[in-house]
Amino acid sequence: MSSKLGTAVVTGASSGIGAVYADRLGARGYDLLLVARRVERLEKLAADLRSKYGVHVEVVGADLGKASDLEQFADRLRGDEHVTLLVNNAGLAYMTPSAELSAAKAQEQINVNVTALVQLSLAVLPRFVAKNAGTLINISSVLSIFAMPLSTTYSGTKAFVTLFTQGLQQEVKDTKIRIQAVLPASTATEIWDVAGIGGHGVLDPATVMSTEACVDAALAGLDAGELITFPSLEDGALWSHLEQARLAIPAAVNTRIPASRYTSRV
Ligand SMILES: NC(=O)C1=CN([C@@H]2O[C@H](COP(=O)(O)OP(=O)(O)OC[C@H]3O[C@@H](n4cnc5c(N)ncnc54)[C@H](OP(=O)(O)O)[C@@H]3O)[C@@H](O)[C@H]2O)C=CC1
Ligand SMILES: CC(=O)[C@H](N)C(=O)O
Repeated sequence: MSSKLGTAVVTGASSGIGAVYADRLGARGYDLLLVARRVERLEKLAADLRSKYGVHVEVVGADLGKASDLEQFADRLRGDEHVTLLVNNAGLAYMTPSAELSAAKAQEQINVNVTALVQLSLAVLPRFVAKNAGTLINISSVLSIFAMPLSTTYSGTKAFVTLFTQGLQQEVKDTKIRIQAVLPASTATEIWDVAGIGGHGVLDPATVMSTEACVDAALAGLDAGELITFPSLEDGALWSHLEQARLAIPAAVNTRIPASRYTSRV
């Protein structure tokens, strides 16, 4: 029998933050559809979650950076009426100065972090809108609001995720659809091995959150109706101030008149 809550899809569930989302959503009673490239890991997690929570768990092996796999998985989501929640979590970072970053590695980050996230969001949204229900969680990063010298392309992809998610939130603001962007700071996962900086062990442990703490805080933010959740930001006013300043810009620039500093002669 399928869960009354429907199916939660978690991309990149084979490790890190995605694996904890799968666990927590299984604990809440969702059936699960887990996708990543490392199928053996997904199968192991699926067996564990079935026995712990008695939910139905399906595993799909796909490279979401590859157009054909992505299209096939997006079709699968479009055609699955049980899907009620999507966590767009799959992602990767190459922490490399841009002059040393290959075009292929830049594109791979864009394909997974941006293209896959957009295509999968668009695959579930029409049904969410038709049903006036559904939950979309996009995993961005605190690096979506600033770039470090090593994170230029990665930060660019995550800036896209945050703004894309904020746009979607405006589109569904009068509906019962929930859309959340999660902006974690440093979290202890394998992303740091892929990043090429020697794993998260090189970071100051006092700055690195556990995956469990990150996901539990993010889900508490979702339950509280937050649109943007920074799992580790104690002073929420910092974000409110930034948003207030950002949102004042559109009215301030739509004037037809060049700013006086560009027209006044000395
Ligand atoms: N850890 C951190 O400090 C932070 C992480 N984030 C974000 O959290 C998300 C999860 O990352 P995290 O848990 O840290 O890192 P992990 O490396 O542990 O997890 C990344 C997941 O993405 C999947 N993935 C990567 N490339 C592909 C691909 N081509 N096709 C399908 N799946 C893919 C991986 O699966 P597989 O390799 O099996 O395909 C893996 O399951 C990312 O979006 C990341 O940007 C945000 C802020 C901070
Ligand atoms: C590799 C990173 O920098 C990290 N994933 C982040 O988004 O902060």
